[in-house]
Amino acid sequence: MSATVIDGRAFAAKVREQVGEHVTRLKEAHGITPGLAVVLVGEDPASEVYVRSKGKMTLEVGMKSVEHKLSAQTGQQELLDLIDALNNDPEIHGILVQLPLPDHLDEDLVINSIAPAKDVDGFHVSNVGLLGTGQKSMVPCTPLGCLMMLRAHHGSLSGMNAVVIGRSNIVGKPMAQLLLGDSCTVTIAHSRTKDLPEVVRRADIVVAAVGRPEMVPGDWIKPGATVIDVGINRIERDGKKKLVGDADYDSCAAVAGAITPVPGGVGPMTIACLLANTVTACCRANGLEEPEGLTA
Ligand SMILES: Nc1nc2c(c(=O)[nH]1)N[C@@H](CN(C=O)c1ccc(C(=O)N[C@@H](CCC(=O)O)C(=O)O)cc1)CN2
Ligand SMILES: [Mg+2]
Repeated sequence: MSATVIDGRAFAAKVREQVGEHVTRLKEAHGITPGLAVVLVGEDPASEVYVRSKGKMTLEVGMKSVEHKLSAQTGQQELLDLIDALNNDPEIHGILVQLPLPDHLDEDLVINSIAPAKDVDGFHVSNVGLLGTGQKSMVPCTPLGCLMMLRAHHGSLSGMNAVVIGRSNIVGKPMAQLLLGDSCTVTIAHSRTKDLPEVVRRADIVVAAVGRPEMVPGDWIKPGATVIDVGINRIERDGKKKLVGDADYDSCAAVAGAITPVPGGVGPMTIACLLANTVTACCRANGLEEPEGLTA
């Protein structure tokens, strides 16, 4: 038996289409164009690709896109001043600071200076607290994308055993909160977890988000389980550059019931959910009904 491959590219295209329809309604019925500002500090090549892609897709769904590219030497106060200006710009409904930031900048301080209502990454402590207490919040894009794919594949997740491998603020912790919100029994595993293979073998849902290439082998996977692979690792094999996930794809796909590939799984959903969050933020800011199916 081999696993159903969950096609993140196709799924993300559908989400973007829904976002586009909602943007058209906002423009035609209310004369409002949602606006997203993306801030990039420095010249990290992967970040440059992601930011370009975000800008292009923002325009494709009919929203306003603003890009601020700052030099790697940008000072803390200059960045905070820019965020303050964006916080006060009525045409901007979503603000995203691309991570990672250069080492001399305080990531927490920067993120927490974004107005929570415009924090389309869902990283501000207010949004983290709201999500943790089951209240309406902005939800981090990658975990939101994973949740959407899991709901679409399984319908209800209620009562399922979910193991999230990785405890980052961006993926692991919010992913665990979302799965708990959908009534899963959730375990967060990490580098100090004892007997990780046994813990993972109990899972109906495995979310691998550790950032270690192919660290989850197929013999850790319960037959029929769903594997959501959040890893994006650039490796070199047989002299060729390759992108691989945190799960060993071939051995996991041979055992799992469903699996997301890398590339083409979780990654594309991250940007689709960013666009969805921007529309949601715009609707909330204007006291309008939120798009259905695009939030947690
Ligand atoms: N402020 C943020 N910074 C970062 C986030 C984030 O959500 N907010 N996430 C990642 C980077 N990221 C978006 O910013 C992102 C990563 C990967 C993809 C994607 O589509 N990946 C493709 C492969 C693309 C490639 O070849 O690199 C895939 O998996 O198919 C989109 C967005 C860190 N920073
Ligand atoms: Mg830093």
